[in-house]
Amino acid sequence: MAENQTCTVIGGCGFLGRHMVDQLLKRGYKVNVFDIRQTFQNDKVSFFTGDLCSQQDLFPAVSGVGVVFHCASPPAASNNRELFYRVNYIGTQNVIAMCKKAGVQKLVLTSSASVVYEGTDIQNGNEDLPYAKKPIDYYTQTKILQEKLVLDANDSEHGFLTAAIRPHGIFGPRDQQMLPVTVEMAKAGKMKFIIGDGKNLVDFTYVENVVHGHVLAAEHLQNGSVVCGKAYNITNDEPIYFWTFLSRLLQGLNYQAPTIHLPYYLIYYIALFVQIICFLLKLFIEIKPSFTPMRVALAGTHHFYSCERAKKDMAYKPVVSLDRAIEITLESFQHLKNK
Ligand SMILES: NC(=O)C1=CN([C@@H]2O[C@H](COP(=O)(O)OP(=O)(O)OC[C@H]3O[C@@H](n4cnc5c(N)ncnc54)[C@H](OP(=O)(O)O)[C@@H]3O)[C@@H](O)[C@H]2O)C=CC1
Ligand SMILES: CC(C)CCC[C@@H](C)[C@H]1CC[C@H]2C3=C(CC[C@]12C)[C@@]1(C)CCC(=O)C[C@@H]1CC3
Repeated sequence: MAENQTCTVIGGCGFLGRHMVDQLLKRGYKVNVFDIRQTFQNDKVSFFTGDLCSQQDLFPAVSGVGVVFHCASPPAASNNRELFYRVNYIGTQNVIAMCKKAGVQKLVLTSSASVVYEGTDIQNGNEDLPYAKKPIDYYTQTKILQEKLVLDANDSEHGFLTAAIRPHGIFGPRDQQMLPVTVEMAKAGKMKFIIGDGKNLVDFTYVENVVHGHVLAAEHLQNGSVVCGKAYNITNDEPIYFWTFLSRLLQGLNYQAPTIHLPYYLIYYIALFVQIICFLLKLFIEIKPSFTPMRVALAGTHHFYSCERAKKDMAYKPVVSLDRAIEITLESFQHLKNK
């Protein structure tokens, strides 16, 4: 089906992007990668390097291409307001403009399920929930702006079709965020505590399932399809207690699982207080606390999402179960094992 179809993965050297590349090649696509720097070599891939905010840099990478996957973003943890705005908002305007100029037919954005999350419980939330009025951080704020841009750009009349995939808590081999941060905190002795009662359910999504959601979206983006201009939650469809998931990762790498319960609001307000102090001290010294209010909220509330819409509109079904996904991920992170 994808024989000779050329696509471009913007952010194709990142964690998700590189998994996208592997899967697209397996499915017979010809693949271009556009990223700010090239971090791997593959003879089957055409690499383009540059800043996605630059017309000159981006245009050659999307020329002669049918589908563009936009998976680039500054890391959520970077906390750089200007950078998020420039890359996620202004940069995405440039992505849309360059796609249109080059005659690209389909654009699939990697958004985030967190665009509806305000730091309080979401249980089985679907895509009809309104965007967060008070997003938890600048990253999420600009993911909202970005998603709106891409969905509004859908224009069936002129043959430019768009969709957004909203994954949540992506993990898997080569992840730089979830597992490495968790292990780093365990090494620093910061993983002894469970924030809250430990019974908050969260979606953690294996990277291959996220890739599958993107590919399905691209393949279902046809004139007249319900997928056009829509956002889709993509999860493992197996919400798990946040602390059970983290404990499985930690124990799988020979670290102790957290056992001591601390009250959620106490930790949340301490994290908020520490954040304010760090902000005030910023002129003199840069301190990066591990327990930010955002992380405490993510660790202590329910946030899991329904992917019924993706199942109905594009026959989405996770391809790798959570158990298997954890197994594969742990195998790939043996170098982080506690000796
Ligand atoms: N990881 C997760 O749990 C979730 C991620 N997402 C979304 O998925 C997408 C992929 O995330 P993930 O793979 O984890 O992130 P990564 O940081 O691993 O990948 C993003 C890639 O984009 C590149 N990039 C950043 N800025 C630019 C720019 N200006 N021009 C060109 N390339 C750029 C990065 O380069 P460099 O590394 O040099 O900065 C990196 O290679 C993002 O859109 C993210 O918002 C959504 C939900 C959850
Ligand atoms: C406070 C600690 C106990 C937390 C350690 C684990 C965290 C590093 C991760 C747990 C949930 C993750 C998550 C994201 C990043 C990594 C975690 C905070 C995202 C913010 C990544 C970008 C998104 O779009 C949403 C994700 C939600 C879950």
